[in-house]
Amino acid sequence: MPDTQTHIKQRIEQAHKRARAWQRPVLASYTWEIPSFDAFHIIQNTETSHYYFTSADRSLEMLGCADALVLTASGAERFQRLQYDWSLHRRDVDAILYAFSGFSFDTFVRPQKNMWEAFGEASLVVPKFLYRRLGDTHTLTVSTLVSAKQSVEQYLIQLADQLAQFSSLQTPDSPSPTYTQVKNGVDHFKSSFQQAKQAIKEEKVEKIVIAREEIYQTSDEAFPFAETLRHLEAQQLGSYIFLYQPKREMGFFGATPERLVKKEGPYIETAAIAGTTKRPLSEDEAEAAKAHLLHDQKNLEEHDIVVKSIKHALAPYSATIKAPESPRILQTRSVYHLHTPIQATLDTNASLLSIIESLHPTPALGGYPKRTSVRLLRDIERFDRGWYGSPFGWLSTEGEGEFVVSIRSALVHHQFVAMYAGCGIVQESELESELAETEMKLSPIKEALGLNRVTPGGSPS
Ligand SMILES: C=C(O[C@@H]1C=C(C(=O)O)C=C[C@H]1O)C(=O)O
Repeated sequence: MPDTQTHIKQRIEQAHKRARAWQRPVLASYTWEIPSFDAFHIIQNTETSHYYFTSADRSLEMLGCADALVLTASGAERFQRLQYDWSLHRRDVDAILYAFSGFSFDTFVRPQKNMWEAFGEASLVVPKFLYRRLGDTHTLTVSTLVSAKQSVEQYLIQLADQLAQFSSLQTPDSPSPTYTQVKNGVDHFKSSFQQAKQAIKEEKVEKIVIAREEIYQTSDEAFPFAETLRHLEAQQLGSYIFLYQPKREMGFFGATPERLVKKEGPYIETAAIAGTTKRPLSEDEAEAAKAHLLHDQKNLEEHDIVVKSIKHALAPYSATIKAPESPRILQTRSVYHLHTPIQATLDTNASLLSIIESLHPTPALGGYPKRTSVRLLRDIERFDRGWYGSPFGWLSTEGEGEFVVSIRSALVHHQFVAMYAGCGIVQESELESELAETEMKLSPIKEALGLNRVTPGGSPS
């Protein structure tokens, strides 16, 4: 690929000149079209960091390998800090660049060490190698942070070596660990439920979303990320599949149906997804289950709080906000949710990250009112949510991007896998049905790990 090499060289030379003049490292990047490509094959066969995102309709797929640039931030201003640092770097390149980005649910630091330590509170990564498929167009972007300390030739040799490795991958057997449960989280959940109900009774909050953490120990240090994601992608149609794996032995992944926000120019698409019922095994019972959910007062109340709160959060930025009067059904493989798609047109040049800051956490994951419920959760929950229930997605140097709410997800930390599920509690909530709901919500991940193969059939439409 002589042309590609020449282009990469030119970009690095240009960045090198800028790095000397500006006295700081400068990003260089080049994108070209490539043939179709199996992202999971790369995840399985490379030892680098991996970042993965595919849209719910599978029209967009992105895989990042290795890090060209990692920006992190913490504290209450984390969204703005990240936005500021990203806006400095995005001036480096004349082409469009894409980054993966994720956040912790809260910035509250628990005193005890925990499995989420390596993830931080806000992170944005420009991968060294980005495979991107949009419709039928497949591209590879190579990016590197160029400093004046190293020569152009050194950068070229490093990139060429790494690119060569991708084309000569061996396929080792995928690990197939067995899993032993070390925590089911049920007692904690029950106690959270009682405290949540008490807080509602005392009128501190109208709704609060409590979560359950279930942990397994694996028999094998090497977790089968690729195989698990391949399973989720095939089985969880209609859900976004994501992975943030900064190290071989650590990764956060999931299959979420919930979009937090998509931004294209001034157009914003978000959604309220709250209110859940089990998807019946037989299609005959499906219509009755959907009709019941669409008219169930408890679920409608839970849902309505989310719709109102999202509209309220978007109002300061928006010229128009559109949403249907009543919710529809969103179906996943195991559950039905109440779903209200919400569209807005921005009348300011607010960044995607500032919109995310205003939305997160919606009462689908936090509660209402937002601040009180997040504060209450710090006392109620005795584990760290880490990145569960948080914004995860991609963004471009042009300010576009799409973030999901990272539910139906699990954290791999060495030989442990922690999985998470939560449900919205309102005045009428009952313990047994909420606990059963957490089971339904854990089932996609458990199924992907081979922990319980039996879930309702059929594919979502
Ligand atoms: C909190 C979760 O799901 C959220 C809570 C829902 C509910 O309470 O009905 C439904 C969808 C999600 O917004 C989860 O899956 O962990």
